[in-house]
Amino acid sequence: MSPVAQPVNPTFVGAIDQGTTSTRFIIFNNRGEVVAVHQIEFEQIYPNPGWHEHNPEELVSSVEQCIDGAVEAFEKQGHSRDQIKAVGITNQRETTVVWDKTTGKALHNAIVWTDTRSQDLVRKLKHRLGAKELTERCGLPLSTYPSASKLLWLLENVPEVKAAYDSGVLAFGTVDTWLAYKLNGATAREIYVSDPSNASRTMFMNLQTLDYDDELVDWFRLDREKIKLPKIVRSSDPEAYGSLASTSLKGIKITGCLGDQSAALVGQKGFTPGQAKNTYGTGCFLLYNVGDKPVISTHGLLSTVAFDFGPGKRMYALEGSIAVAGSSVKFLVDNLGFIESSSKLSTLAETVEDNGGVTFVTAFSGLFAPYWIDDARGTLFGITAYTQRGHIARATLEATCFQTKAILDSMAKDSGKSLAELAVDGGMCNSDLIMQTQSDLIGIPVNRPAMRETTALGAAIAAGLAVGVWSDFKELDDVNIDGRTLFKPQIDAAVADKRFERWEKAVEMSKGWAS
Ligand SMILES: Nc1ncnc2c1ncn2[C@@H]1O[C@H](COP(=O)(O)OP(=O)(O)O)[C@@H](O)[C@H]1O
Ligand SMILES: O=P(O)(O)OC[C@H](O)CO
Repeated sequence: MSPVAQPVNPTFVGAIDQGTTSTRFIIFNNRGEVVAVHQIEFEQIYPNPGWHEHNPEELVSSVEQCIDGAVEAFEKQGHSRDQIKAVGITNQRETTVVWDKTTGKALHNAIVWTDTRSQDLVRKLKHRLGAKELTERCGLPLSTYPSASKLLWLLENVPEVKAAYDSGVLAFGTVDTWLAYKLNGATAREIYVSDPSNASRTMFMNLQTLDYDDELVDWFRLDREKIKLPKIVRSSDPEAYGSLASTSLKGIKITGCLGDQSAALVGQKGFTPGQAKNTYGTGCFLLYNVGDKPVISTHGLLSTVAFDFGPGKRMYALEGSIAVAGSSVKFLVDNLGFIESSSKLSTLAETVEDNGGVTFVTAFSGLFAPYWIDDARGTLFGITAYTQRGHIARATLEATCFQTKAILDSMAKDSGKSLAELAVDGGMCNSDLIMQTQSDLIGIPVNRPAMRETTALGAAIAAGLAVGVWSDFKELDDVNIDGRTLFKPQIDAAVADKRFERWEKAVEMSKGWAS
């Protein structure tokens, strides 16, 4: 990338963005501009239908390579690495890693958040006394999505994991915890921490106390004598996350940590109640800042921690989680060979005028919010001899937009308010067609920033706030405001409603396939 004109006396912050399909390291200046970036895709492992794994060591090495690559590009612009004041981590959430704390070695591949192997286990758990009361405490529904059922599956099915648990040496973590542990040198320093936006995705954390809840852990029949959980610390902290033990940034402190969806909210500067963002990455996640107290949804949304930057700066969010978004685009590219790259999806979709009567319920991992249908699977409706690849491409991109509409309807019911505008980011939002379709279906403007690395920016903000690169939210007022694009609705609400009705019918008909 071409060098960015730097502010006077610039300082810089690095952000590790460990997502579901790729890892990035981005160096931002104190105006929140991207100065250097390095990105790597890593292996997606699908051992059985519905299973999805990552190699935990590859996640770490991808981070290390990205740091080195970005620092090299940064120094080529004449900067020096000691101008980088701190590093933040943001990561795919819920994905579960287990390791032996005496060796620092992973005991199994990471089970990715999309993985549905714990479906039978979850069905049984739903019959256990108290199952219905879990959500009020932890904000999440009992499903294959949070980390809890993934950990239970590992304990039931992998003898090495059970043996480590029985002998008290099992460590469990979401990706933030694993990365902080390994990047600090693993057993050499034993940094074993998580922030509330990540810990709130396990089902073990109490939303009110921001600490583990013994009753929740007991309910899952885990013995805390045998498994010590990572300490929950603030999302922005000058000491708790340690420092990089290797790479070209050896010695630089890690001072910020946020789950990727929380980081995107921070990167969009959704600091005040009523602000929302929708991130179209591998999945798609809408977070709505509800203020300093959690709101428990009665319409299929999750309640989660937005960020914890200390007293007065601790916020909760209502979340609408869509399991399949950009991954459906990748599916058309990688599995079906429809197009050569994700960025061409829109071009293919534009070869036809509409979806030609096709609806694609992309329930590859069941349907998440607001439906929570475990036993749905991907289903194409309305195929005829008329159907072209372009129609299926259009139906694919529309699926995420329809689910976003369903989530916004639920959010309006839970919060009593409707959004005036939707801020967006994530890989899929690069497509103008998708963003226009989204605005048409929800009937409000969609606001896309020019700088779309909002997730990494959020991690940089968390890290920078801890070391004084920015002293408060006010100082971020001018960050990431230039060059935004507004997509305004171009169809009648009645037409949008009719399309949505058809989608809801398809959702209804997709139920039960995997039962
Ligand atoms: N122009 C595009 N149109 C549609 N989908 C896209 C486009 N560019 C990227 N994507 C999709 O976005 C996803 C990557 O987005 P990203 O925000 O990097 O995700 P993650 O953080 O989950 O790795 C991929 O699944 C890809 O298919
Ligand atoms: O990889 P993403 O950006 O789709 O995000 C993954 C989420 O954190 C899963 O909850």
